[in-house]
Amino acid sequence: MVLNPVISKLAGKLVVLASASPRRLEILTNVGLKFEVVPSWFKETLDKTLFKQPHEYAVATAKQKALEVAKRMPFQHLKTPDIVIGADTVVTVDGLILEKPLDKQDAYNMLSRLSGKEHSVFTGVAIVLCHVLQGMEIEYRIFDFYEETKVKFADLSEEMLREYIDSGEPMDKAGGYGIQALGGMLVEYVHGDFLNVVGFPLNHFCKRLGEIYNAPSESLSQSVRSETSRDQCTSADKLTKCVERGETVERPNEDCKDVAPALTSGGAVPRGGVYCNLNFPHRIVDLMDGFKASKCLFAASKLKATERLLDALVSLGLLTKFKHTETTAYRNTDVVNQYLVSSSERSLHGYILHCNDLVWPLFTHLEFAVQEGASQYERAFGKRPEDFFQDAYYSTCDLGGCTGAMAYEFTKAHPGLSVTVFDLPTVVEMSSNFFPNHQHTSRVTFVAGDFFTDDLPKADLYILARILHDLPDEKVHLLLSKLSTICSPGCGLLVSEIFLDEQRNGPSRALLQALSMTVGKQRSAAEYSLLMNKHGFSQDCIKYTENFLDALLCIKE
Ligand SMILES: C[S@@+](CC[C@H](N)C(=O)[O-])C[C@H]1O[C@@H](n2cnc3c(N)ncnc32)[C@H](O)[C@@H]1O
Repeated sequence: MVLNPVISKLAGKLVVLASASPRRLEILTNVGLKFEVVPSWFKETLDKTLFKQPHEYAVATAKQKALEVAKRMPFQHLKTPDIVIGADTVVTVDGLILEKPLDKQDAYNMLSRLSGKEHSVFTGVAIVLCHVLQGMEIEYRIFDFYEETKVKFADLSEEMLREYIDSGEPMDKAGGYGIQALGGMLVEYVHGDFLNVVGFPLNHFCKRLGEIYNAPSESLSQSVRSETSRDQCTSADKLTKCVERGETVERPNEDCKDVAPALTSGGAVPRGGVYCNLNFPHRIVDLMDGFKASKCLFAASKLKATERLLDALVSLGLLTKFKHTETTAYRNTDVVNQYLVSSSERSLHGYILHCNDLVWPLFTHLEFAVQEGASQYERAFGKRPEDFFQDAYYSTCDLGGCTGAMAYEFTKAHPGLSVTVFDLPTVVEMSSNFFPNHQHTSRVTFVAGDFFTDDLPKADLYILARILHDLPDEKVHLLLSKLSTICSPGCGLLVSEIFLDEQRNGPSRALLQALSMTVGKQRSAAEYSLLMNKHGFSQDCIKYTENFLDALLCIKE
């Protein structure tokens, strides 16, 4: 076996595949390579018009994918990989670069373009070697190459195209087909490395590893020839070098001459591979810019972003930018869908809002905290910590809270809040397994009981949402006087109902709901306020939402 000695050179090293592609994983696993998979957050966002040749684009994307993982791992995974492998496969036909289809229509357009023609499949591969220097700076050496394979498609009938698209196979594959599965039926011939079409040119990769690791041992850097010498400096290289220097990709037109000093300064920069500029203080610059990145994330979690903010989010790997019917569009990256979208099971949305609303203002006063050795709550929020906690970190009890839908919304909006949902035993039995929008949080708990006869959980705020309208008057008074007894002064009572307007002739949904009520009655906000008043609660504010429920907040006197 010629290839095994190469693979065995990597034994004991932390090898990372910066790709989520199951096909690449399978190819590399099959040859006995031991590696971890850390999918890159870098998406195919490079401007294709900057590249003269399609393979330059694929190589540049592969480099960015690998570098992104190499730079993220020491912070996120608290370990530095020895080698990161990045790859990007594109299909080209009629001078166009085809990546993964956006939707079925896009897949249809791609496949009909390929029908009956020969096209090229390019995979760009980047091998990034990471080396921790003294002072924790990390040196990155990048070796890259590409492989081209020609593939000819048979003439595809409309029916075949539709059926293939309906199989779902095209969606996560460059060019919209997978040669190793159903897509193999579309192919007339393949000239070149078949595995390259699958997504990873194994043969070329092993040869390249051999060159890197079988080089005379005095110094890898002295002996390995770079694929990207300065004389061949392409737009793609410029981009990569800018990124390696800690600069942003928004400066792609920078001339190679400007890059040269960075590559040769410090005396330690070798001839082989492409190095990150050792003299550039990446760590410091990252720390200096960190607050801007955090604030971008916070703002985006709260607001409808402007184009400038969207572009900044693209640069942070949170969005990808693409052309859609002549306009620029943005879409969430996988990490955003997983961790930032509020409906996701793993959403950190609430915590991000907490960081923005509470942690951020505190940290802006860090100098004072250090000088004074004292809490900065008052300076940051104009309140003493004890008052602050009373405001922001209260416990709430949603009486008749049913599935906990409102409780989950409340905890989402208020990171410090915990809510007990109190409902009848049969309801709690079913509801406690129901997680609206897949939200799991220990801040929502369920307690079974009857609010007329059982003890109620202790809370700083009680919610009665869609409860009172459905009760006869004597029960309304029973419940409110019970609440009045257990609430101490300052305790809140939130009544949420559809409030009748003062003329009692609207809104329509209140009158329609009344049709299905037997014992209770609809009331105006003023009537509810009066009712609360009788039980020692004074009106704090009324909110007409023009949505399903209005709200009246009262405070125990
Ligand atoms: C109309 S639903 C309102 C649910 C929820 N608050 C909302 O706004 O969607 C009334 C809820 O009160 C609960 N409930 C009725 N009588 C109760 C009682 N005596 N003790 C506890 N919960 C009760 C019901 O089980 C039901 O979940």
